[in-house]
Amino acid sequence: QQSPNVFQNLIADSAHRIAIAHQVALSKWDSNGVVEDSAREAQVIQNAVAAGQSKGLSEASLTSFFRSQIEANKLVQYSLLADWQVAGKAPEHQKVNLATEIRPELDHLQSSLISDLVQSAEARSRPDCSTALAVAIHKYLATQGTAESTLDALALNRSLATACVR
Ligand SMILES: O=C(O)C(=O)C[C@]1(C(=O)O)C=C[C@@H](O)C=C1
Repeated sequence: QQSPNVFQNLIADSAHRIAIAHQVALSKWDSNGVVEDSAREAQVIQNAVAAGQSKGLSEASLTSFFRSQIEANKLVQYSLLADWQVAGKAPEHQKVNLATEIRPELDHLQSSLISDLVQSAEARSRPDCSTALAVAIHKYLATQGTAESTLDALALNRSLATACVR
């Protein structure tokens, strides 16, 4: 039986990364920038692999985990930007700079996520990982008062879709 809290930090930090995706979307709205930047994605993955391998995690698991985190981020951005296109405006917000503010924040969060992966490594390699993780996400959403069908809930599930090691 898994400790119910073994995925807690991994889930909370993934949710934080999704919260930052809202800021990324605002910065792209302001700059009229495109969502996908494949060079930056490659850099994110490369940094994660370097940092995670030095902590004993495999390249394959790091690559697939951070790909999912990035896919979730893009899901949020595409959805919000489409909403704002329809509305003709984004919500009131302070200007945020992608390169100098948001990406460094994502980089910082990346080291927490890697620690979370190390801490949950045993649980993530168990056959009951998918079930235990899905239940833990469900409970996390309930605790936060986030409805299952909201964009953030969908994105959270997407962000953790490859967290279990097969
Ligand atoms: O840095 C960006 O421009 C983002 O949109 C964030 C992010 C990510 O999740 O790290 C997502 C999509 C981009 O293709 C690159 C990176």
